[in-house]
Amino acid sequence: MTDLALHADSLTRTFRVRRGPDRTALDSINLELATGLVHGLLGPNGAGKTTLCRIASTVLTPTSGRLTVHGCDVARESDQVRRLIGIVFGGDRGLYGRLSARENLEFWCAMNGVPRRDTPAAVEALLERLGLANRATELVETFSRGMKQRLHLARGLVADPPVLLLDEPTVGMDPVSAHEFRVLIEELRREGRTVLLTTHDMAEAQVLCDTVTFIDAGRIVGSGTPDTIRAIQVEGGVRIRIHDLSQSEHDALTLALTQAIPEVSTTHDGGARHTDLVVPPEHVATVVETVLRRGHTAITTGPPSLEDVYLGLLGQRDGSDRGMGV
Ligand SMILES: Nc1ncnc2c1ncn2[C@@H]1O[C@H](COP(=O)(O)OP(=O)(O)OP(=O)(O)O)[C@@H](O)[C@H]1O
Repeated sequence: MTDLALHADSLTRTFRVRRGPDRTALDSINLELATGLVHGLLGPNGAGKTTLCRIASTVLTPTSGRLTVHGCDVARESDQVRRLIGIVFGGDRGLYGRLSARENLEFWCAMNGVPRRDTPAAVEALLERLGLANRATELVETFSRGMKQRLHLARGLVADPPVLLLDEPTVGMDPVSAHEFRVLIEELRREGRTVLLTTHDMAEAQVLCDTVTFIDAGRIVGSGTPDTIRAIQVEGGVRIRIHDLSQSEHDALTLALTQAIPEVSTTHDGGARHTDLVVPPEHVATVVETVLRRGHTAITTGPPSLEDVYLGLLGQRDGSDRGMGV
């Protein structure tokens, strides 16, 4: 096995559309995901995240380029790839609602070639691990969303794969269930597994992911650790937020600041009544002094959140079919 859990090389996938030109879901993607880490794949609706997961799980083939999982080519060595990968989708997809949790797991053990004599112990261990042991005999259709997600994860772990693909695993969960699920993901990392997680939840990506990759319209628009990505944005200037500012106060402050330092950019959020400044580092002291002198004392500063970065990278673009989902 190579050090790279996933390696995409000029990976492209287009779809035939009945009327109109082909649709490019992935456009010459290059991606290297190291083994044993949690990788986040972030992007708006239609960015290409699910297409990438589907190719990695051998459900779809690339139109051109390559994707390998631990060195095995998804198109030419799909059997090996399937043994290396567990897939965890969100929602009801792939669960049998009229069967119990235990029966679902027994079925997936059979599908994954787990020997019959090993199945009872394997199923009990998964039910225990995912906190479903006391609900094992209940029909899955009666489960809450959080319980269904845990069962999905159990399914993904049946074959004990080194790589797990998690497509929006915590979507729609209440905060406690989502937190418990994140603890499970951290456990998977501690076991040395590689996790590729698609999410719209920036806070989740920030706390959970070792690396994040932003994808938009089938292209990668940024990648790195959450901290390096946030630092790239800081290079453009230090962010300072001034709270409780009306539009007219904002206008007056903007005038005063930009007359003195033309490089300062200012944006006002009328609803939240705050102004965001992006200030070249060498001018921070002067700007803060000016702001305070004008009587605005509620100031915060710090590195941008991943959400700021996401919006900075993707939010400005026009995209009428795009639900930003953040
Ligand atoms: N089977 C298909 N036929 C035609 N177009 C498709 C097909 N599957 C995906 N697409 C298109 O490919 C693009 C990428 O879709 P994909 O589902 O990978 O996006 P996504 O990032 O997972 O979005 P979401 O966050 O909404 O799940 C979209 O424009 C989508 O309409």
